[in-house]
Order: sequence, then C-alpha cells, then structure tokens
Amino acid sequence: MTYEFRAYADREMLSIELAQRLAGDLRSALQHEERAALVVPGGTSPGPIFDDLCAADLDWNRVDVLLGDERWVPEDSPRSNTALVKSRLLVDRAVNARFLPLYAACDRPEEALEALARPIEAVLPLAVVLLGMGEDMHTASLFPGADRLAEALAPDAPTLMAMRASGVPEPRITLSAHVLNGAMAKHVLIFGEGKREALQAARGRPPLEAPINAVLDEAIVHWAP
Ligand SMILES: O=C(O)C(O)[C@@H](O)[C@H](O)[C@H](O)COP(=O)(O)O
Repeated sequence: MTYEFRAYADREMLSIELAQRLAGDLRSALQHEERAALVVPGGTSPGPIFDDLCAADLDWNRVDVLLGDERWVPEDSPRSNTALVKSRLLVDRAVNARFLPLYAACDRPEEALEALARPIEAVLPLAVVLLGMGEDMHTASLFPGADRLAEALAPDAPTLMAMRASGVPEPRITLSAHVLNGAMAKHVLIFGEGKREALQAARGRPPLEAPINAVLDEAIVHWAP
C-alpha cells in the first residue's frame, strides 16, 4: 500500500491548495465524462476547504456531491453533516451542483438504505473522494469495532451500509470501502499532531483494526498542524 503524505505550513494554506486540487480533479474528470461525483467528509475539519471550493470556476451543474457518511440525525441537528455541506459547500458557484442525500426522515437508516443507494449507484464510479479521519483511525463511518465493519470492508459490500459503534452517539450510514476505492482521485484531510501520530500508528495494521488503511492506497494525505 502506498500513499503520499503532504504537510502544509498551516491550515489556511492547506485549505487553499486542497480546494484547488479538488477543483482540478473535478475539471479533469469532466473532460472525459458527462458528470463527476464528488464525495466529501463531515465533521469539523472540512469547513474551510468547502469555503474555498464552493467558489471554484468549474461546470458545477455536471457535478454530483455526496457525503462519505452521515450521522442519522435530522438536518436541523448541529451534528448533521448534510447541514454543513449545504451551508458551506453548496453555495456560491457550487450551488449548481446536485446533492445526493445520505439521510431520510425515518427512525433507522436501514429503512432508507435502498432508496438512498439507488441515485448513488447511478453515478458510480466516483470521480473524486475527500475523506477525514479520527484519532481512532476511522474514516467515513468505518469505525474500529463497529458492528458491520467486516462487511463494509468486503469487496462485495453493498454501496451504502448502516453502522453502529460504541462511543458513537447515533447510528451512522456510510459508503462502503470498495465504493470509496473506486474513485479516480482520493484525498484524506487531517489536522493536528494527534491525527498524524494516529496515521503513523496505523501503519501495517489490518483494516479491521485501522479502517483508514482500507482506503489509503494511492491516496494523498493532506496534513497541517
Ligand atoms: O461524520 C463524520 O464524523 C465523518 O465524516 C468522519 O469520518 C470524520 O471525517 C472524522 O470523524 C473526522 O472528524 P473531524 O474532522 O471532526 O475530526
């Protein structure tokens, strides 16, 4: 498994350069295909990248935007990744992109999996994937110890899976590893010493223990202190 590690002087530099890189990846995908699908992470890290990326000059009306994972909470929850994407990414020029939801208003993600997966399957393979990572080495909602992790890492996993893990406050829904790995370009965004150390600690460990390893091959990891 090989990946590239890029360290930036600070988070602002990283955000500017990563947003440019993602826009470039999307433009090249759109040269070859009618549409391009962009996966983005939730959580606290990607906001500043969204603030830069939303202004990129590209043919956004040919771009499908979706999250790599979502917390099973309504959009008015402060924990909603959907709300983050809508307020920080799908604005400015990117308002013309099409958003493919990973949430529906029902109690359990299982009830909505099929309906949410259908429009996603219609746009596969993904063009560009941006992922985050936690200090426990999870990415998307592929958490160490999660109830269906082994299934989500399998080559024949369904596109979308519900996921539950101890210490994670709500059910999750996540793209499976092989769907993320089908992308033309993969980027991982991490901030801070703790995450850099976690990435080093993941080295050589099986994806069941360190799920980030399931998606790192040929990825570029973007890090700032
Ligand atoms: O919904 C989520 O939580 C995610 O998409 C998740 O995989 C995230 O990328 C990491 O947990 C890092 O989160 P932070 O950027 O908040 O550290």
